[in-house]
Amino acid sequence: MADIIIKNGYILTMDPSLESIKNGVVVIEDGRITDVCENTEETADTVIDAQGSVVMPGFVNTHTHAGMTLFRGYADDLALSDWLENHIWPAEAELTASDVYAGTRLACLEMIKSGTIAFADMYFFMEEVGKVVEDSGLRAALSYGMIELWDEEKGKAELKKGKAFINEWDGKADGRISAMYGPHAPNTCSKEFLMKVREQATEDNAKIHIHVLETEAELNQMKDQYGMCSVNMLDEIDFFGPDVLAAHCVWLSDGDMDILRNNNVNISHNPVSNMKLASGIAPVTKLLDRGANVCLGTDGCASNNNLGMFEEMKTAALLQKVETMDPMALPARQVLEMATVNGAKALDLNSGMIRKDYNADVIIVDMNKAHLNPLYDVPSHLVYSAGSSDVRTTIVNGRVLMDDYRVLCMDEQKVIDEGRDAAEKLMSRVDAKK
Ligand SMILES: C[C@H]1O[C@@H](n2cnc3c(N)ncnc32)[C@H](O)[C@@H]1O
Ligand SMILES: [Zn+2]
Repeated sequence: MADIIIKNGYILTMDPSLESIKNGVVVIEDGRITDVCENTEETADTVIDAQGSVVMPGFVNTHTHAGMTLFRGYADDLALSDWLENHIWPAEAELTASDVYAGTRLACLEMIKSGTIAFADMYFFMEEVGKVVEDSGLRAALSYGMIELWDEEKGKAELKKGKAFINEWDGKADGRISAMYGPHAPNTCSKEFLMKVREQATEDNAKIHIHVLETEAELNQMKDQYGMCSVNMLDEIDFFGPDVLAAHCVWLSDGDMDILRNNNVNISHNPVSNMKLASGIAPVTKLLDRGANVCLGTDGCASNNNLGMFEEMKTAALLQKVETMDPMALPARQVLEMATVNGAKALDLNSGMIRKDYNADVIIVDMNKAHLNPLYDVPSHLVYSAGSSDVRTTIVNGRVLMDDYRVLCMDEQKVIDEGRDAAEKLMSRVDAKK
């Protein structure tokens, strides 16, 4: 007997070798998808009726700072350097472990409710993030954000912390958690430090998560400092590889794009954050045309201001169209791939498709809504019409985290209350320092 059978749904497989099924069945056993078909004789402990709904792989959010939910709407409408240096960093200086715990719980609740099954996080107090991920049931690739600021001693301490976190957390929660190195960015970490991180990551067989060429200011700073841009500098020190997840990548030249593609770097596109901070427009269609693996991320809640992947998909599609002045640029199907298949590839997950032997990381999207009718084309609706609150069920590793809008893996109201309380106390400490 199987664990879960989802029946009567429109199965959007995202699997190039298996077309969508209009009225199909997904069978789940031991955390894996064991069958995707039109009909089954199989029985299960749990049978989910997905009538009027789309059954699809859950989203992979490839760039977050989950704990920053506590800064949602805190310092809006500012340029990145002012925002980060004068508002966010001073506030983050007051963060405690329990703040990050509360903020990350709020983030995980929001992600479960909006259909995200895995996220790549870079932040502080990562042990707390690990605990939250372990309990929540989500998957995550976690990294301690190392900010060296050209201070050799600080660099040593940061690398030690990054390594200690990886040693303790990589592979935890039945393999739902992986741990990465998280050097913050080439304009906050020295070349020497980044070389050390690269060496250490190779030795430890750990991946690397980093911000790259997010702003024009970074590009100019790098040119002044090294006579070349971040991508060229990182390439010169052999930093790149398929184990690198580079967030933003806005200010790329054609040559930079070739370097990223040739090194199989995973690129996390964060259009909402890039628009809100007026960082610029990443050359996504050019990267995809080259065959680069481009996935999607929301960035933190202080620059978005939510973790919803539906909104991120729509924004990505619209932004490329207006950037290229081509309405055919980044069509719905391709942006869905970025949010599922490509994200899973970036984090090395056996997820991102509804396919036999893949992880049972499945969401069910309710299409019986005014704003989703009539329905001609499912990918179109998912990208251009649907929203976070249309997700009714979220399953990760075969565990139902949300069942028909009811969150089962945490006490929703308690998580909201504790997040709000933590933010309130944190902000009174921040104000007291002013
Ligand atoms: C891990 C560190 O990254 C910071 N952080 C959050 N958002 C961004 C962004 N868009 N660009 C650069 N750094 C960012 C966090 O505020 C934290 O200090
Ligand atoms: Zn970021």
